[in-house]
Amino acid sequence: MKTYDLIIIGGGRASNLAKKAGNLGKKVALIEKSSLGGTCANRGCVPSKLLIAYADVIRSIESSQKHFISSEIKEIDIKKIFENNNSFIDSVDDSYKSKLNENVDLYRGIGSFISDKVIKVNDEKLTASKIIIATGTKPLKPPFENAWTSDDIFPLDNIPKSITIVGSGFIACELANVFNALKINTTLIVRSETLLSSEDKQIQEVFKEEFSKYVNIEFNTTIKDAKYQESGFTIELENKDKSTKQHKSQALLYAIGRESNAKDLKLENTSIQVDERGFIKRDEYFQTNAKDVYVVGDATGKYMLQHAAAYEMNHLFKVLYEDEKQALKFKYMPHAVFTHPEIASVGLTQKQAQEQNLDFIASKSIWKASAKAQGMKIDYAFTKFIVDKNTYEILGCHMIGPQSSTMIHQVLTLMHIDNDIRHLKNMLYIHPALSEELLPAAINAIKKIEESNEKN
Ligand SMILES: Cc1cc2nc3c(=O)[nH]c(=O)nc-3n(C[C@H](O)[C@H](O)[C@H](O)COP(=O)(O)OP(=O)(O)OC[C@H]3O[C@@H](n4cnc5c(N)ncnc54)[C@H](O)[C@@H]3O)c2cc1C
Ligand SMILES: NC(=O)c1ccc[n+]([C@@H]2O[C@H](COP(=O)([O-])OP(=O)(O)OC[C@H]3O[C@@H](n4cnc5c(N)ncnc54)[C@H](O)[C@@H]3O)[C@@H](O)[C@H]2O)c1
Repeated sequence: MKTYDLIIIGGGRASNLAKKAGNLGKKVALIEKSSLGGTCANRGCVPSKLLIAYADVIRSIESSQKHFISSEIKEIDIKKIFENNNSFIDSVDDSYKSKLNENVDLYRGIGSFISDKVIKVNDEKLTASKIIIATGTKPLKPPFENAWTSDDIFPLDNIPKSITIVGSGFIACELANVFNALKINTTLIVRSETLLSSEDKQIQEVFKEEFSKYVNIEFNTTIKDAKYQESGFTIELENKDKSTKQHKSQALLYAIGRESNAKDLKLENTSIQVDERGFIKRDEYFQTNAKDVYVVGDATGKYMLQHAAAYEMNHLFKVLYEDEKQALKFKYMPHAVFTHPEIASVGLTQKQAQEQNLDFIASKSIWKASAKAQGMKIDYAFTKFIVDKNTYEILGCHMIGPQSSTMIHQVLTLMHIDNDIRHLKNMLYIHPALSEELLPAAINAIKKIEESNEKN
């Protein structure tokens, strides 16, 4: 049996942990069953956002008429676009591998537990004083044969002429936007009446209205049956009112959520426990029920965001090797949905604030103050603040509009350092930058607080 200082199972974001521990001189075993870099780099955030960048250019050209510029897209070379994306994916494993120093032994295979402290990979047994589980998640399996998940399009060699996507979350909406922009005949199948149901209600409503202008969406619809032949799928759609219709599509992709990879770990041989969804339980220092065995990132099923995984892993490194005594407490968790329109959000929605019986105001401010916003010639973009009426603390901020994912960072900085919305009113803005939109939004929220406090 080989003995290490640290064993890491799962070489996604945790490759970085292996690298850092190796640089410290620790003997590390990194076990990865697939390509280093994990979901985000190989089949998630990065390749999807590279595709979204093409979609953004197309959307921009297509909307030129509202700027009194007529333009025409002569050709979209989707073959080149996907070749480019595929070649990025091809480069990921080598790029991650090249960053590991000689202290890191890389094992290619499925890691599993023989006992709390003994790991099996291929035919080898390994042990270490510390073990980290960072095994991420996988897409829920589609109910029909030959249907895809997002894993099947990264890389994508046979580009379909038409695609039907099932789901209404982040992945379904981001991918429907891409395929539709690339002029691949795209249909989104949504079982309810809402898209992105975890967003604030007002954001959901505007998103639905705008997104439906581009993408063909069948709401209140499920797939009753899907038969695959060489030319593609013949799909029977069923509406909530029980009416059915036939729909043909070359490709069928399910984006209905993700599940834990814990089954492969043979946790039944250990004292490590999982929750009712199969995700691994831990304490506030990331430790599982087994001493010195830790779990981080998507494997906990908590946030399923790369920035959350990265933040947790940095903190765990400090706990293990830099004598960090504080537990990591996320004060807030931001996210963005890179669709058209773009959404960014942090903290509580209005509904959540109501459910928690908080004393708050909600304010909605349309982006129209700055010349930069006016120049974009859109009328739907807005910022919504949920603010504590007594402390002026920002409880939530939600944006929909171009560059929302960038704009929200100003709010995040404030929330991180000294969370008081009055700073946004008092600070100096560059005129007429898009960020200046936060000034009237903050003034509006503060006015609402003062009016409400005057009434009481
Ligand atoms: C299409 C898509 C788009 C996304 N876009 C975004 C985005 O824009 N922004 C964002 O913040 N997040 C995004 N995410 C989520 C993001 O990819 C994840 O939050 C992130 O990858 C989590 O990192 P992780 O290291 O915890 O897990 P992973 O990256 O999933 O890494 C886990 C690794 O463990 C390996 N593994 C699993 N079990 C074993 C085993 N038993 N033995 C050996 N190896 C094993 C896997 O092969 C994998 O490489 C997206 C996800 C998808 C699917
Ligand atoms: N921009 C980003 O940060 C980004 C982008 C993509 C993915 N992600 C991460 O990946 C995770 C997974 O994404 P996802 O879109 O697969 O999951 P999700 O949980 O966001 O959405 C799944 C959707 O599928 C619907 N659904 C579930 N079962 C269904 C069924 N049988 N038929 C029809 N619809 C069904 C649900 O109602 C839900 O709306 C996200 O939670 C997110 O954390 C993040």
